[in-house]
Amino acid sequence: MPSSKTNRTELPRFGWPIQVKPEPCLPTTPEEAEAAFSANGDRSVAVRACRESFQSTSVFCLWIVYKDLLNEYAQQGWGPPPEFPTPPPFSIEPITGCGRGMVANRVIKTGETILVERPIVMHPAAVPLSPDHPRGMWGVVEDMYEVSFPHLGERERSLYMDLWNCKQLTGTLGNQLVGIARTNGLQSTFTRSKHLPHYGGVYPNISRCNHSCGPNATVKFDEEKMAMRLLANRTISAREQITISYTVLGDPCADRQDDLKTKYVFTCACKHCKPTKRSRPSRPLKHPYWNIPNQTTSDQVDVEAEIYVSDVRRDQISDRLSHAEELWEEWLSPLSKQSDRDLLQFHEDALVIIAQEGMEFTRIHDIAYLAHACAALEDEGGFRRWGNMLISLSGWSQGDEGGLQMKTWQDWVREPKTSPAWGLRVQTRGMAKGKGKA
Ligand SMILES: C[S@@+](CC[C@H](N)C(=O)[O-])C[C@H]1O[C@@H](n2cnc3c(N)ncnc32)[C@H](O)[C@@H]1O
Repeated sequence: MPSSKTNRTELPRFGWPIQVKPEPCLPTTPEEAEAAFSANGDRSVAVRACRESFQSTSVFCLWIVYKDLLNEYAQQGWGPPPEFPTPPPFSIEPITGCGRGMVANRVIKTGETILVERPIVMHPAAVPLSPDHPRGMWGVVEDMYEVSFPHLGERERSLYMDLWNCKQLTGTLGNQLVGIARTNGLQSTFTRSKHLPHYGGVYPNISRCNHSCGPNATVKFDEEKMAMRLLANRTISAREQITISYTVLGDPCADRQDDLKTKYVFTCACKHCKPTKRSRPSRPLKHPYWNIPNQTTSDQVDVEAEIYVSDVRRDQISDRLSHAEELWEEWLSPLSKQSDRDLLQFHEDALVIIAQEGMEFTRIHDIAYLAHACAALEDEGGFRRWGNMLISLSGWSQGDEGGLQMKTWQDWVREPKTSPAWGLRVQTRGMAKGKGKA
């Protein structure tokens, strides 16, 4: 007898990105790291010179690493640098009010890889607490950088010293090196760490990307190759600046501003923080319950009102994501109160809000739900349309596992009837009718 609700254990059948592998629960703050290390680890740090091969004389990166990871990665060297598009689709140029930045020199398509780059330095996001050090808690790292920096090649050293430094200087070389590291470090996660997986990597070009609260690009770190990939979140026009996010984009504007000011010493003036135009959705939202407060009707921009509505939209983007699974299960139950249109509208409206906020990197979940919903309704055309859209964002999923996920979707799109949600809603509707008759 089929269950009246989809069983939660069945969700894995729907695959990525609906079934997301749970993130390992690992420490993120210096205090949590300190606790983890003191419980069962060696909290000392070392400097590893990263080379392509064991025999190679040139060092591409200095890795300041907690000793728990020393034997975990690339014992024989990291291999040749990963391939990336040539000629590069960008140039580094002066940007008014932002120093320098990365600018597209041609149209870059959604999901396209813009660049894959190796770091010049890599350091732990939380450093060992060193209250006795005369130069404070970063003193240990300053000393390490100062001693090991000459081991880098001349080209890497010069690229590094040319990068932006927004941290206060004491004038020592170590302080300057750490200032550059903290200004330009992009989060890089080494999941084999049991204590502190988060590191910051500094990259010659990717670290030139300025911040936007509606970024058109995203970075993804590949821990096996020690390389960062820069991907387009949406179509980027020729001459448009390529931006990434330095902060938590789901947070309200005031919190984002505080964070950026504290960590990177600037005030964000992107269109989401300093709106100069009224924000208009590409079409009115239609879901009967999931509303967004009305936006101002006059043509004049009310900055405070625009920011308030933007905060509500950002809140709803994560709120919708956390309700998606529950709505999906309810919709598949024979006693469901949602119409087919309600479920589709919930996700189609989410895509409108996401585009308004420039947060396209979160849309894969809604696209996957839309594809599965079409399958559940036995709508082949709809399933192919949304499935192909998901596949065109394939840059999101990398590595062996990512390749498998993509292949699975390609197989389903080729043969929609083999997809795991095929006909589920049609069947439960039949069951509900049957019950009604009885
Ligand atoms: C990682 S660097 C980015 C590249 C830097 N603009 C350069 O010239 O090399 C970070 C610094 O860039 C500047 N920056 C980044 N995004 C900005 C923005 N949206 N508005 C103003 N300044 C920004 C700030 O000075 C910040 O400390």
